Amino acid sequence: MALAHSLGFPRIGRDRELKKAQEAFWKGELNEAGLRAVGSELRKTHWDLQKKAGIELLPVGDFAWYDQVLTHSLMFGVIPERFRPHDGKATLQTLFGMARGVSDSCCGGAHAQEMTKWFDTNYHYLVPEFSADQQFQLGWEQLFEEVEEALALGHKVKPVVIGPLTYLWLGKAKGAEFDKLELLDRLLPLYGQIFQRLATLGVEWVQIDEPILVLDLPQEWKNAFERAYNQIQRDPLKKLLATYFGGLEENLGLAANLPVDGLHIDLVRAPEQYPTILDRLPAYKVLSLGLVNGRNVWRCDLEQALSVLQHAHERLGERLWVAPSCSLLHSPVDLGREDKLDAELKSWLAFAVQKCEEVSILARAINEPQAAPVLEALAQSRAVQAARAASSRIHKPAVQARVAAVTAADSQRKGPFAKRIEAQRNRLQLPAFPTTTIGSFPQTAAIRLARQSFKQGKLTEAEYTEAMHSEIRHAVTVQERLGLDVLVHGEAERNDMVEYFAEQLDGYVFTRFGWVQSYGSRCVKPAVIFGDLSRPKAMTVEWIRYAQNLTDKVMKGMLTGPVTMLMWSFPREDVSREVQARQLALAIRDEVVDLEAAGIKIVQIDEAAFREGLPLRQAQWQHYLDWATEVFRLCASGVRDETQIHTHMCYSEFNDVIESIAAMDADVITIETSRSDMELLEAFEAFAYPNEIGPGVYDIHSPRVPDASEMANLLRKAAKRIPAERLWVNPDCGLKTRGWPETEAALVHMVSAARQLRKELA
Ligand SMILES: Nc1nc2c(c(=O)[nH]1)N[C@@H](CNc1ccc(C(=O)N[C@@H](CCC(=O)N[C@@H](CCC(=O)N[C@@H](CCC(=O)O)C(=O)O)C(=O)O)C(=O)O)cc1)CN2
Ligand code: MET
Ligand SMILES: [Zn+2]
Repeated sequence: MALAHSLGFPRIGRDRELKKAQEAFWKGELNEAGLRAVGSELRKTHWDLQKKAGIELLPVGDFAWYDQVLTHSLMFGVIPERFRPHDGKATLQTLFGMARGVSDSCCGGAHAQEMTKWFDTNYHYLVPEFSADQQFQLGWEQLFEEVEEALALGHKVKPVVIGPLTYLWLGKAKGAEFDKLELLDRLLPLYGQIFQRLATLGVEWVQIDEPILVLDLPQEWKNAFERAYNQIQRDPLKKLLATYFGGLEENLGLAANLPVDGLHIDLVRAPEQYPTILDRLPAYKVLSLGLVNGRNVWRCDLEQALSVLQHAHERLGERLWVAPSCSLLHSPVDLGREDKLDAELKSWLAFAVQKCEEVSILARAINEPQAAPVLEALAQSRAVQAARAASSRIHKPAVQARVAAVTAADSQRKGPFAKRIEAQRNRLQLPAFPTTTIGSFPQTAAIRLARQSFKQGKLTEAEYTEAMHSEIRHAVTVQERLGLDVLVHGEAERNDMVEYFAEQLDGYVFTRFGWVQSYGSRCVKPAVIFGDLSRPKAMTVEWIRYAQNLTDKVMKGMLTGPVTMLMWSFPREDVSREVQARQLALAIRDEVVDLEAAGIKIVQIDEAAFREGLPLRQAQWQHYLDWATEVFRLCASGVRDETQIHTHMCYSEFNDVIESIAAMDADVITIETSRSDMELLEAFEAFAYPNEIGPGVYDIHSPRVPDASEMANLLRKAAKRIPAERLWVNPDCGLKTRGWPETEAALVHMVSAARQLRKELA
């Protein structure tokens, strides 16, 4: 027998019910009981969907009001001083305060916890903050309540918790410098308490996620795994240790031998772990094989997966489980909803619900190999694989020929930076500390409504264009009034910085309901790359030209770079990431050249996901960095020296990649730095980064409006590290999630801070 289980299901709901309820709650339009009711309805629906799809052990603990790491911080009582409730009892208000910051007119409020990328995904978690004297105590009942809720519904459940080592790894030591591992012994007893309580509820299996086992771990952390799990084993629950997003490699022996009852491995990302694992796994353990890709939307090649499974079954018998490779948090919910998708393409795809069905049919293929549904599913899968392989929609000889004809010279600007910047300065005539923004202005409800009406045919194209033009006019007027130096058009016409371009490129298909959580209530709808990519016609030129014609100031053209397009889409699996990025680069290069021809003097090519594309294992870094920098240069190098190329990156830990960022050779890079108090500039200083830099002077994730003096102080700090003549002044990132009032207020302060610095350094 093989058992079908799942590591986690998306919590947002098919219609983003959770997002809508969260936002209504924050606005005061929904009360707590209403919000809780939506949560429990969603959990019920998701368990039902998974059970119906054939999942035998249902995950509990995958639901979160904002983020699963944050839920753990509450569960462990890891609540920073500034959020601690007076009576010590954390509430939903505490949780949302930690996630979103608290504004308080009298004392400046409390800034939100830092948010960062969850491994190499586009999901963001809230970074736990540890103090040297950190105490842990159980203080949040959610997991137990949800287990009881599921049991009451008659489900067989497997609670999911983040393991102690991964939880500590993800957090940050605050205040005095100390080693986070010192906290382990204090944290471990809580796991014992949690497991005791789960056992009392009648739970048999618990899933402990330790995805850091697929990283290059320092020796002390490896040792800590043995110590921790030896201590944890002393309780009655059966434990499945889950690893995902990569291979265990040198940690395979360690993971296989920890005193737990089962191990889950990701065979999609790291198929080479099989069959080695069979020889290393103790004979009493369950092995869970992650064979259905939780990170992409392609239908599983069932025959291929089954061949591994059959082999494993001969060795493991009853000890074999089947699952998606990782939690389905990263997958859209239900393909069934896609009523407008091209039928052929649709037949190639699977979302979370369908992935559960795939897992279940794989298990059934072991248990009842001759059952009619099994044979039918296998035949269908075979047909889909064959149809895709032979489809003429995928392979475009012209695109491939163009990629093949690229020469080294194509990814070099004509002149060196020193020469270019002189030409650019002469042409642009900007003051010292030039001010600009990152591209987007508030995506108001009115903008979204207009776009929705246009899509539903309630607005004509001309009416929609006029609505967007009116937004652009507004953005330009505001920027002129505020006295910004380099203007942007505001991106009102873009649903998302990646999807907008994907919709206009050949080789992409996009969905109507394929939403995936990015952070909190914010979702993205990644488009799907199915074939060779090309640009049938200019994508942004008319909008930017319209904006430029409204003003005498310089209007920055705004594009998304090839690596970010790729990282925030669902990629093909039949060709490498590098090949897809090169095709994207050529399409974007044509757009850059078209913008230049339309008289645009500055073009920004966002590479927000550059750092996120870095492989989890260091051994693979250089290869990635080589092609990622090269494709950026390929798209940026079609223009004359006097055309200024900007790039933008957020959430980036630059130390590791600074050399490559310099190799991208953008004339100006704007980065997120305000929350790290300009510390991120250390890398730029240490490396003597040669080009211009705009370190973000305020955090755009919070509605809080910092004073001009706060921003001026940050700029002074920046000027200590970077020569003043190479500094720009801008926010951390785009302003689309903000409202107009706080945006204008903050930009007034930003412009005044820049003026202050000009005076001081004149
Ligand atoms: N792809 C991507 N990844 C990214 C970022 C990014 O900008 N894009 N930024 C970083 C942070 N992540 C973010 C992710 C999403 C959003 C965001 O604002 N998402 C919007 C959706 C954006 C969108 O696609 N909007 C569409 C659809 C809007 C919509 O919900 N329409 C309503 C109808 C209109 C209404 O009543 O509001 C509906 O379909 O029901 C549009 O504008 O057309 C949201 O969740 O609210 C922000 C940051 C990192 N990763
Ligand atoms: N140009 C984009 C914007 O301003 C860059 C965002 S990076 C996540 O929204
Ligand atoms: Zn950004």
